[in-house]
Amino acid sequence: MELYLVTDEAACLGRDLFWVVEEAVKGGVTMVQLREKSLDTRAFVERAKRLKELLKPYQVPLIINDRVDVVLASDADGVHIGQSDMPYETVRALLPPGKIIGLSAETPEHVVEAEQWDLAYLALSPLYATPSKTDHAEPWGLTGLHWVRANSRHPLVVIGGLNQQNTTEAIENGANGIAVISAICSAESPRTAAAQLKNRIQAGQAKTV
Ligand SMILES: Cc1ncc(COP(=O)(O)OP(=O)(O)O)c(N)n1
Ligand SMILES: Cc1nc(C(=O)O)sc1CCOP(=O)(O)O
Ligand SMILES: [Mg+2]
Repeated sequence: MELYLVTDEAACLGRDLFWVVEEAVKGGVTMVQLREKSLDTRAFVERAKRLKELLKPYQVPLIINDRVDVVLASDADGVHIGQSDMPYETVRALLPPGKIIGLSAETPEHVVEAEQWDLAYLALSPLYATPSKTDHAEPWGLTGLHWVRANSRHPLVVIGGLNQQNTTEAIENGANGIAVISAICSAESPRTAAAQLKNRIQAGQAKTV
């Protein structure tokens, strides 16, 4: 989840979502989340199955936002849950072995609670304010990121307002990866944008060792 693409068809500037995802993967995206907030269940499952097939040759995992049933129906690699979604224990009990779970943390209490769980990553929700999610929590900012880094054993993903200008600082300050919608979906070239973000992640990693 070093460079994590979260999909949003509305952010793709009228371009085909599957084209955007494949271009982004060719540019270096390492994880993809299918996030559908208004699609009906049948269409959601069809989209998930098609994305899973698309991503298979690239060996890029597919994560489904919110919906464990869609994970099961599409054989996706895992689910992302937030603080209003199905609770962690229920999700873990429903998923077969090998499926992964990512969780959003909006507060220090969420970070501490998550220490007992088996997570692929913990997402700081959000790092910065963003118009891409209108109901997001209070941003963590870099001070919050420092606190989470010191208090969590999980790989950390930051989401919300990440772009070419602030990716390196996020990695330097303790993030293991970044998750984005607009920086890739709304870029003129999703492939180039992904490659540039990857370079900025690597620049941040080089400064932390
Ligand atoms: C990687 C990642 N981080 C955070 C979120 C937000 O999850 P949630 O708070 O459940 O909000 P919705 O995305 O469901 O609106 C995410 N999806 N992915
Ligand atoms: C899907 C999502 N979750 C968030 C959270 O705070 O949990 S912010 C967000 C949208 C991120 O979009 P962009 O990269 O365009 O800022
Ligand atoms: Mg959710």
